[in-house]
Amino acid sequence: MTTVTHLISSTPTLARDIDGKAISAQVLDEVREEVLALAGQQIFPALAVLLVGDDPASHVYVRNKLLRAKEVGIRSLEYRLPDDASQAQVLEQIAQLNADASVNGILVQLPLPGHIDEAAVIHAIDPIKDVDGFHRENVGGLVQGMEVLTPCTPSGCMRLLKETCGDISGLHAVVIGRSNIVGKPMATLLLQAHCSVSVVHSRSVDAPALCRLADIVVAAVGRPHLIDASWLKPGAVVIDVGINRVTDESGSHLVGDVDYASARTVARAITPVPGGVGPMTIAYLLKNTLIAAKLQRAVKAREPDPDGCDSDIN
Ligand SMILES: Nc1nc(=O)c2c([nH]1)NC[C@@H]1CN(c3ccc(C(=O)N[C@@H](CCC(=O)O)C(=O)O)cc3)C=[N+]21
Repeated sequence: MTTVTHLISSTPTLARDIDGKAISAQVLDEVREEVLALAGQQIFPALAVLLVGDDPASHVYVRNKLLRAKEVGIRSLEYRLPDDASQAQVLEQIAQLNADASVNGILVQLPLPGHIDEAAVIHAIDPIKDVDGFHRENVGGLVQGMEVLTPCTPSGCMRLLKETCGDISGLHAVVIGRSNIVGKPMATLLLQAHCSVSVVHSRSVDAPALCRLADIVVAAVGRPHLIDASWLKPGAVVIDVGINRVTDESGSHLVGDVDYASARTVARAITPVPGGVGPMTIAYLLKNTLIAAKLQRAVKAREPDPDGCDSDIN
């Protein structure tokens, strides 16, 4: 008689990577196609990016946005103001871009220098050109389920989830972080996709325990490596929005809010950093520029013809 001994592998199955680079390339292809279709209607979408000051990280991001825009055939205009620009100067620049019918999208790179009131600047942007989706009119519309310009990072995360999980209806999603630019709109979009949504934040009692209840985890807190395997239910899908620059013995590099090496031993799928959410944000910014151009065309079509206004008087 022979005894068969099964070797039990001690290597756990690792999560698969959610390839934000590849999926963003798909989104950019969709955008490129639509740019061509709009060109046939004499519409040439344009994005204006305003950068105040000289934060080096902001320069890199803005350069990437402008490069991607060019690749898909969206015209981009870069405006710069010095670090000591007054709020009035920033508002004046926005007023000029609002009034320019050839500009479809306006993005003011955040953060702004400390002496400038960020909310005042965001709300000076014409909501129909607000490609970041940060204006209260767009935020309100989003919460009410209307078709409005929607923040780019949460839109990108939803696309990653769709490509990874298909229908997420009924799943429990935990969003870690409650910022206006990611956490809150992310929770709103997940709710719209029929998830049960919990928002975990710095005051949560036992955040890891809440997170362990999640089928989907979206981490957007800006704390390097905060979330490790001990926060995750086996098989959870993890979207890491964090982009933290850290310096260690191997030099300076980007890490997420999730401890990738640890989390992937428990999760089913996970976004890497870089190459996960970041490229999706840019792809959806360009998608929003197209949406803005189309919204503006629809508004224009409803306006009375300025040359025809005398015609029914005589
Ligand atoms: N009004 C405004 N809207 C924004 O959308 C906005 C902003 N301000 N301020 C700064 C943050 C940050 N952000 C990123 C976009 C893409 C990458 C990105 O493509 N990251 C690459 C790596 C880039 C690298 O290597 O440095 C990746 O994750 O693979 C990162 C960060 C948009 N932001």
